[in-house]
Amino acid sequence: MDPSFEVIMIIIAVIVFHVLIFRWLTRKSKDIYGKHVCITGGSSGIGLWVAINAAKKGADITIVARNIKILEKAVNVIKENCVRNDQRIEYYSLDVASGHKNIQTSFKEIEEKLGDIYMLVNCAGMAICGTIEDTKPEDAKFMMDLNYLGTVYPIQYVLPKMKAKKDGIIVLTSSQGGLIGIYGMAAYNATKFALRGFAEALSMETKHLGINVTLSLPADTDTPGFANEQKSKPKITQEICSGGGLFKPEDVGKKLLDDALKGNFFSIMGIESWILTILCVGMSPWKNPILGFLQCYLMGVLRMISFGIQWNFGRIVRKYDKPKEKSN
Ligand SMILES: NC(=O)C1=CN([C@@H]2O[C@H](COP(=O)(O)OP(=O)(O)OC[C@H]3O[C@@H](n4cnc5c(N)ncnc54)[C@H](OP(=O)(O)O)[C@@H]3O)[C@@H](O)[C@H]2O)C=CC1
Ligand SMILES: CCCCCCCCCCCCCCCC(=O)[C@@H](N)CO
Repeated sequence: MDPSFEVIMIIIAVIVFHVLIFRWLTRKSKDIYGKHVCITGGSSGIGLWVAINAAKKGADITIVARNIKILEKAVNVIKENCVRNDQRIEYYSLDVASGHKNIQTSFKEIEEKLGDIYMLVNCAGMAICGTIEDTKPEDAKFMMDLNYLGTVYPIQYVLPKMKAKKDGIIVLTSSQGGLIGIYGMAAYNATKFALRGFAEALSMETKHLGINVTLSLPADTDTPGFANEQKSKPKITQEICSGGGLFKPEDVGKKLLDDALKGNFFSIMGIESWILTILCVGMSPWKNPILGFLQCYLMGVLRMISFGIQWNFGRIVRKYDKPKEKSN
């Protein structure tokens, strides 16, 4: 090859890289001051902390969940964090696993109170753990209806208006368990993997229209939901998941909101989650060009480390999951 051709190519690559970094560093965050933010699962755990942080930023908020008493309590907590005199915090009792039609009518009512939804945060979700043969068919279906369809249907409601306005923010809450399948979590994993595929397509359908799509991938987070799932979680599952760390819902909720306003596709906390997400990145629209560049170099080394991690997972499984011995 002609050496001057090589030099030109390198110069072009360097220029493109700098333009990308400049665009990334000067990108504008979206603002939710005075806008309507609707949070499913906003009465507890991660969703509640998203609501508290949105209140601090001056948003009008509707939290959606089933239990009215808990919703009322949460509204009072959120109100303590308001920054505007006329800021409105409402709740709406709805089972997001109750099907497309019910969600459409309910969301219409939600918008009648506080106006069109500018930001939709889907946090309602649940994990029921157990090995595949121990998973009740109704639990597998329930988690798909709640975690997956309970996110898809609200998005289908808000999307047409957001597209028409060429503005808006949508958050889907998956999990680190939406990147790797884990012993004792198969049915749950499937619902969270599904959300990732959906979010990637959603991002591709809406990016050119100025809509932010964020996929939150929390590791274990210390919430009422987590305390509850621990009761039924196999020991093996607990030990494998503990490798991802245990986070505070206040930190996860704040990070989720900040990432969504910035338009980051992934919202992640903790070094273990970063490593796992880079390993599983596939062709996700990870927008940070500096990280994208770094990933090109890190991927091979991390894959090498992952063999060790996988070996360790196998060791944990073999430690507890011994074949039943014949009793004479
Ligand atoms: N905590 C963790 O370790 C992790 C959690 N996640 C995900 O984050 C999300 C939030 O979890 P977390 O904060 O721990 O959960 P919590 O159990 O603390 O809160 C769940 C919220 O969702 C609501 N909810 C549950 N079922 C329904 C339903 N059918 N319809 C409407 N609302 C519902 C609950 O209210 P109510 O029961 O009154 O309806 C509550 O407000 C979930 O999607 C979870 O899968 C992901 C990774 C890790
Ligand atoms: C140095 C390399 C580090 C890589 C280690 C990888 C460890 C695997 C962590 C898997 C965590 C899965 C958490 C799922 C949480 C969840 O979704 C439930 N709590 C639902 O509520």
